[in-house]
Amino acid sequence: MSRLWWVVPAAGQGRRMGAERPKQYLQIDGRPVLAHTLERLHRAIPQAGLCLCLDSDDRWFDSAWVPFDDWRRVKGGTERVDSVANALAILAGEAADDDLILVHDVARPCVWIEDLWRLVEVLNGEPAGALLAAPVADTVKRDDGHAHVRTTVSREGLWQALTPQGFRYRLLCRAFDVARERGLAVTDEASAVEALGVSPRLVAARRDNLKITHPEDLALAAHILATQAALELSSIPPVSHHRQES
Ligand SMILES: Nc1ccn([C@@H]2O[C@H](COP(=O)(O)OP(=O)(O)OP(=O)(O)O)[C@@H](O)[C@H]2O)c(=O)n1
Ligand SMILES: C[C@](O)(CO)[C@H](O)COP(=O)(O)O
Repeated sequence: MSRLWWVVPAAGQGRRMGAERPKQYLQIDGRPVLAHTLERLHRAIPQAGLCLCLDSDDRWFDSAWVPFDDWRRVKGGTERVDSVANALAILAGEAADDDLILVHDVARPCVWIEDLWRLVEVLNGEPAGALLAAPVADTVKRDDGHAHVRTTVSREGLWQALTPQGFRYRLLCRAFDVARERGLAVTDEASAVEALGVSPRLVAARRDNLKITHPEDLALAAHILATQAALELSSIPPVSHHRQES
């Protein structure tokens, strides 16, 4: 039976966030973003293995934040794609060709567990792989290079790519090899697979799966996590009086 592996790129510097530390170590409700993200992935699929990509000079990381039994630290690369490629290389001795690799940005702590389960369900019957995504909701403009509108772009059929993005190990390795050979810019795993002529499936996901990128995103993520926690609590059935009294 095939196994499932989380690959979590967490070696970024958070330059757009401009904080005193990489954004994955900024606190939400007393815990770093990285701990929130890993906890959510673990709650969804606790038996999965984890490759956590960290910068070699990372002085913030604490292994106490990793809830997985089976995990390995992977050296981060220059770009996100290089960090993920290092994880694929580390898995060479361990992962089977048909194992599922789910790549998820550490900067997305708000992904819904139900969306994770739905993605895995889709992946079980989808050889082309799949990614969480959201249809573009705003009107889209292309600029003229000088902050004026050149044109309005039709949003018909346009999606925002989110993570996780999941692929069979063999397919993803091949896609990364070919992208490297051709010198393609790979900003997500799907774009490498698309370059092989394969069309990954888009799985519509909740749009509060925010990637913490800019300073204002941290408060937004904190609010989303608090709202999600309250929703979870309100969906737990109340303890019956009978039970309390007996
Ligand atoms: N060399 C890199 C660059 C990015 N990432 C990870 O890839 C994800 C998406 O990247 P992004 O949001 O761009 O994060 P940063 O690179 O940290 O941000 P910035 O581009 O603003 O510096 C993040 O989880 C980040 O930690 C990584 O593992 N290795
Ligand atoms: C992979 C990704 O999250 C898809 O939206 C995104 O492309 C990664 O962020 P970056 O800013 O492009 O590194």
